[in-house]
Amino acid sequence: MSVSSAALPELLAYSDPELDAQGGIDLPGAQAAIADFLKAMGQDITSPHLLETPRRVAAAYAEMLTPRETNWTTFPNEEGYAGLVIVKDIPFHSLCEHHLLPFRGVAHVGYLPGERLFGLSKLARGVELFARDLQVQERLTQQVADWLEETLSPRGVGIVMEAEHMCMSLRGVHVSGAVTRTSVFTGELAKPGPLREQFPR
Ligand SMILES: Nc1nc2c(ncn2[C@@H]2O[C@H](COP(=O)(O)OP(=O)(O)OP(=O)(O)O)[C@@H](O)[C@H]2O)c(=O)[nH]1
Ligand SMILES: [Zn+2]
Repeated sequence: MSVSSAALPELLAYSDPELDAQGGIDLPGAQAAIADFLKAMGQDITSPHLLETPRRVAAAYAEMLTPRETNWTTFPNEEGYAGLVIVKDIPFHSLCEHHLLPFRGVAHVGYLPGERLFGLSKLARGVELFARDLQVQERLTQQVADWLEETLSPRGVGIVMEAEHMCMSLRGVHVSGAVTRTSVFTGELAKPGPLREQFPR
């Protein structure tokens, strides 16, 4: 049984126009569901301390699951730069699809340009684009690689992601600090060689 909406704080007063503009997320529904969830966890949702919590949690998850609008500008590679472009240590966080707990770490995103270049910030934005979803690290890594391939048609792509999963450290097996590394290398980076050495190992 869902909590009556009369018991919930007025949602619209807190709504974020950016989030409202994108479809797919039912914020009032999420808010009611979080209230139900807290109740099912034995929490007193009428306590003044928890009154705003369903609204905050719904908004927090909506934010974490909504990619930011981005203009994916590319530039012609006028000088014919043929070396590796790599942005290392891009911090990212995502949500594990099994437990809805965060995993966070760094991504190293590189490519061997063909005819087009990305502004460097777009490599970090590309990681964020796919990280704002319910994920497993393997799929996230592959999606970033596929996106770079499809957008730039480069000579090769290298994505390395290293992250700690809260579902492994805060619960379950309870191992803190274990780092999961995933990597995808394509094209001229598919075979080990000096260029691959530039990616953290
Ligand atoms: N391959 C992969 N597994 C993940 C990722 N994030 C979480 N997992 C794992 O997903 C698995 C879910 O396993 P289940 O056995 O169904 O769930 P569980 O009983 O909660 O598992 P435990 O964590 O071992 O307690 C766990 O082994 C998690 O460590 C990820 O990004 N990639
Ligand atoms: Zn998990």
